[in-house]
Amino acid sequence: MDVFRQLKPYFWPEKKLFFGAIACLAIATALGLVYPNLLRYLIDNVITKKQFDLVPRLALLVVCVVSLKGMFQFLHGFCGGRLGNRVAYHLRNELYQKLQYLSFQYYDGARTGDLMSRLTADLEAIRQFIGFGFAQLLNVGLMFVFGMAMMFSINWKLALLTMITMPFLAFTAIRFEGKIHPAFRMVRQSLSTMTTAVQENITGVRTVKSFAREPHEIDKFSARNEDYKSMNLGSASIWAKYFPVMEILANLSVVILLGVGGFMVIQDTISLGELVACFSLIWYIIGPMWGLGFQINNFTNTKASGEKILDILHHYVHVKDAENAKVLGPSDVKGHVKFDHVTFAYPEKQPALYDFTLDAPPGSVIGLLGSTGSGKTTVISLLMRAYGVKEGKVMLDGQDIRSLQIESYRSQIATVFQETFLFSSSIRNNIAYGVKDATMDDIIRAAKLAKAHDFISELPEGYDTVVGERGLGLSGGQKQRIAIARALLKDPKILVLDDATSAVDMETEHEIQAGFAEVMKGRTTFIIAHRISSLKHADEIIVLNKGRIVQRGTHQELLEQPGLYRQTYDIQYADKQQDAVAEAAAAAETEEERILPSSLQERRLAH
Ligand SMILES: Nc1ncnc2c1ncn2[C@@H]1O[C@H](COP(=O)(O)OP(=O)(O)OP(=O)(O)O)[C@@H](O)[C@H]1O
Repeated sequence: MDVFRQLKPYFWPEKKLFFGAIACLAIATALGLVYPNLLRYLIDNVITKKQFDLVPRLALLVVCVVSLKGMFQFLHGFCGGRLGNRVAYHLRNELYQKLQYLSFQYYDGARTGDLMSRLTADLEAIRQFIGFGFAQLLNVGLMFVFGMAMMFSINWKLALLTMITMPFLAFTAIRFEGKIHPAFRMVRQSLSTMTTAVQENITGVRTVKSFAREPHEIDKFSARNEDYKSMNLGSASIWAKYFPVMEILANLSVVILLGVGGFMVIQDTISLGELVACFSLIWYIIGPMWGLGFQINNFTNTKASGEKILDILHHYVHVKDAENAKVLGPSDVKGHVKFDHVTFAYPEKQPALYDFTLDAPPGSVIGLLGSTGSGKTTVISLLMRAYGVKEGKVMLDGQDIRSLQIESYRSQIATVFQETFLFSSSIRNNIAYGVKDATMDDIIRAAKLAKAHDFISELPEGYDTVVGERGLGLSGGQKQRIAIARALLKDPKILVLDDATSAVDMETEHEIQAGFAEVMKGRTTFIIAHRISSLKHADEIIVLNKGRIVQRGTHQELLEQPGLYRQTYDIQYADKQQDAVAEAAAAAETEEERILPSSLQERRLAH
């Protein structure tokens, strides 16, 4: 019940609906108990005593009871539906809000499918249970108690005899639910594996076709389909085994009731009307017994769903605003970034960065170079305050970034990531994502600077072209250029380009960087790149290796000293140097030909 106590803040404000739904269902159930009594009266006082003039009145009473019961059932559905939906609505909003503020650390370990199922299936379970399930659980108890009380009041001996099979029925029902529930879970799991196979096959169709793996994919799917079929057959066989037993046990008590009751009627111990009343009351007892397992399971499942939802709602946010955190306005920020002896490790890992120190005055350009896994992105993550720094500090304009309000701090930074994410919306909206009231002129200006305007204009719907969640229909370079336009539009004090031009050709990269030079005047820029050409104009280039700074300086300074930078330069420019040597040699030969007399040339050819 602890879970429901913790969920109380969500359904308690709707307590009128909550109690309304329970009360309406209880009244509808109580009204249902009027039928057996009416039947008893009809048989004992009307039919047996041949007082047929009472029939119209009784009929009218039945109509009234039926209408009232219907009305209360409707009210129960109305209140329960509203209650469930309102609770689910509040929870959904709160969950989504929490997901926005959960730290990067949480997402490092989270699985998308799991989060999606918490927001859909688990929330739906709670909606159903709080709206209807809880009232039904209480109602089952009420039906049992009312039914038993009435039967015992009619004839306790008959009631007791009829109850003989009930414990067996309850036991079988609980066992059945215990078996069918895991079977259903496996069916659901198997279905989800099958759908994953279909989804992966469709998204990865290019890879499948290019490796000619269609037969393998067909076999993979067939195996999963086979598994799904056998899971379904397994659950069907559980149904087939338990249902007849439950049916027999339930009907056995009816047989006992009719047999013993009929005998008692003949013996004149009870009236015929009482027997008929008991016959209709017995279903009030069989019903709850039959559904006992289901109700227990429903309750435990909802509890598990509630736990999963509360786990998100109560999850610790690793990076959050300090008390009295300073809110930064755009005019407060100059863009002076400092890393002061920062050492950082991801949870349960060796440090990804050791004693990292950096001073980036406003408007400077800092380049970060290093092999994969050397810690470049980690520097940027710490700058964005994606993770909390415990050793050393990161500062903006002399203030520790932990003392600044996160939202206002991050809004000073625009990042273009290595992997471009575009929302399934128009290109215009994608570019304007970081700015609330961007005008079309602003958007076009940013797109021009990112060298994206020309290709966008060539699209049939231009800036209104809707791109898919993975930017379908656009090349890698085009997606990157949209992401760059998005960052430039934000007009940030700090710009971060995390391998942002890796997917564009050298020529476009050069053009984009010329655009950057124009727009980034007076702004601090961090460039992570594998290409020396992207970094060579930086004011300071930091070379990282396994989390440590191994070299730092300008392009020229680093070229003049042996080390990783020179090696990278040599590898990247080796072809160019060879080309240049070849070109020089060819030019020299042509020159020689021009100068040498023809006799000498002939002699050389003869050689
Ligand atoms: N979210 C994370 N959780 C745990 N470990 C991480 C995480 N991100 C990076 N690492 C680890 O930290 C180290 C540095 O990674 P980082 O991404 O900073 O390298 P990088 O230089 O940017 O590499 P690349 O050029 O491949 O992007 C690596 O060993 C990596 O495995």
